[in-house]
Amino acid sequence: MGNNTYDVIVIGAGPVGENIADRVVQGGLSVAIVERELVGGECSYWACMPTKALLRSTAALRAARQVPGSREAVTGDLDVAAVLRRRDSFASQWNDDGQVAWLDSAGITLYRGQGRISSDRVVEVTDESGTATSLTARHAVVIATGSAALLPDIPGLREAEPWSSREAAAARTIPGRLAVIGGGVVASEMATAFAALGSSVTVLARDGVLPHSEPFAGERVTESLREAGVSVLLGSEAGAVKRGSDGTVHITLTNGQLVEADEVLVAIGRTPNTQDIGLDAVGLKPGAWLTVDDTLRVVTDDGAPLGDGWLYAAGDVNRRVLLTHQGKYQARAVGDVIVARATGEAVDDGPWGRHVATADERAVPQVVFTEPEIASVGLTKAAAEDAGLRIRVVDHDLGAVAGSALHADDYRGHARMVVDEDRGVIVGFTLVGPDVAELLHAATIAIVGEVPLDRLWHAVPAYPTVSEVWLRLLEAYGR
Ligand SMILES: Cc1cc2nc3c(=O)[nH]c(=O)nc-3n(C[C@H](O)[C@H](O)[C@H](O)COP(=O)(O)OP(=O)(O)OC[C@H]3O[C@@H](n4cnc5c(N)ncnc54)[C@H](O)[C@@H]3O)c2cc1C
Ligand SMILES: NC(=O)c1ccc[n+]([C@@H]2O[C@H](COP(=O)([O-])OP(=O)(O)OC[C@H]3O[C@@H](n4cnc5c(N)ncnc54)[C@H](O)[C@@H]3O)[C@@H](O)[C@H]2O)c1
Repeated sequence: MGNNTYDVIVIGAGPVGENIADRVVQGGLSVAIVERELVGGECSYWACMPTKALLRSTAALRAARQVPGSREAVTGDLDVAAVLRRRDSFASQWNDDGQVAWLDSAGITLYRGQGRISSDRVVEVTDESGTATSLTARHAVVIATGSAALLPDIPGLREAEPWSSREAAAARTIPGRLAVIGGGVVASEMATAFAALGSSVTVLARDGVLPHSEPFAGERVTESLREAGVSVLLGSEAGAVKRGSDGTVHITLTNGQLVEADEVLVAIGRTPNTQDIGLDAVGLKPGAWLTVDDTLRVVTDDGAPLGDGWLYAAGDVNRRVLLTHQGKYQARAVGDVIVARATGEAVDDGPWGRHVATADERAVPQVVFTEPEIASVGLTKAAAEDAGLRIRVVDHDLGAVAGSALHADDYRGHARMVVDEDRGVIVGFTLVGPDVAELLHAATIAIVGEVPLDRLWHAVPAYPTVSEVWLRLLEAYGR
């Protein structure tokens, strides 16, 4: 047992678990990390990286075609095989040697296998051969087991062997016809990618396209998907699914309409990887999302930390924000607070303190890599109203900025800033348009920094860049 005792044990070596472990080592403590599949997690092999690699070639081709001169130089179409090869390389050929070497170099001990909590501070790891190893934590155990695709209870769906985001991200061939159940981020991005790669795509968007974004974002993406030949069925819901003997998937919608496809992708959200991690051994509910306090300690139903506060949860599994960058931000906070508590250092847990993830509630940036891209941070108009803020919304046509016109012919886009009138600061910002992703961080800084609008007038955007939209929004707001 002696050799298997560490200051901290992290279950799950996705982007979040890896960053927690790194932070703990940098704070001078020892750490073991447990991984049952590939070190690097969902993001590296089946989510962020491969999907963005699938989308990037299309975006580059579109960009070239939008500018005379380069347009004429484009003489062919997408080389699908080359796109898939590049995707494979961004997924490291589904081999984690590189990440394992990094763990080694960072001084993090890896245990391969399924991790299960067996009692306070004790984790059993069962490897592929069934051999169990018991690990004990002196200070803390962190659950960073992530999430998996949620499958709805639609008759016949499971038997039809649908794709989840995993099969879409790692697809080896492009189906002739692809049906997508869902209208959220995964559905929008994968419909964009597969339509460009040659599939005939139908999207069943029961609740609309990107329903949690500003309405103009979903409208623009719907329009652009339709322009790309995608059939977007707003308000449609799959009622029953059946895969025929020839492989065709027949989907009967609740309104009686029939949709046929070669593959069906389910993208309706996520479920936490907490089913088989031993939560019952410590009085928690298996299969449930974990609830955490501001310093990311797991709390029980009464809101108090479990036991003496030895158990933490970060990343997708605590459901605060299901995004890699935000999970890694939580990882830095949780790694540092564990070290602080272990070494008797003061815990800095006030808003924006070092040991809390305040931005999870105030300033979450996200880019949806559709055509056009959607880049947003903070609150939408609707969310700000729901929060009871006295707001003013300022809109501007992104295509009317000199930098946009120069960037691409027929540049179409939109920008919105949501201002908290009582504080004179921006609380939300959304950009829709080609290549807006890299513009987002300025808005994140303005929101996190709570930069007063009258000071923002002194942040002068360079001419002629798309960022000049900042000036136009301020002019529209007035001073
Ligand atoms: C298709 C798709 C595209 C996405 N694109 C983006 C994007 O562009 N940008 C972005 O910010 N986010 C994106 N996301 C979200 C992002 O993938 C997640 O937020 C991120 O992976 C969460 O990291 P995590 O470490 O919490 O969990 P995960 O990445 O899920 O990692 C958890 C790890 O824990 C392991 N594990 C689970 N249970 C156990 C156990 N009991 N024992 C041992 N190991 C265990 C798993 O094998 C896994 O390796 C995307 C998601 C999807 C589905
Ligand atoms: N670029 C990115 O940042 C990126 C890309 C992909 C995924 N992600 C993350 O991964 C997570 C999962 O993405 P997702 O698209 O699966 O979830 P999501 O929550 O973004 O969208 C799911 C959609 O499915 C709809 N829905 C729910 N139940 C349904 C049902 N039974 N039938 C039909 N529709 C139903 C919802 O209304 C919602 O619009 C997201 O939280 C997202 O943040 C991020």
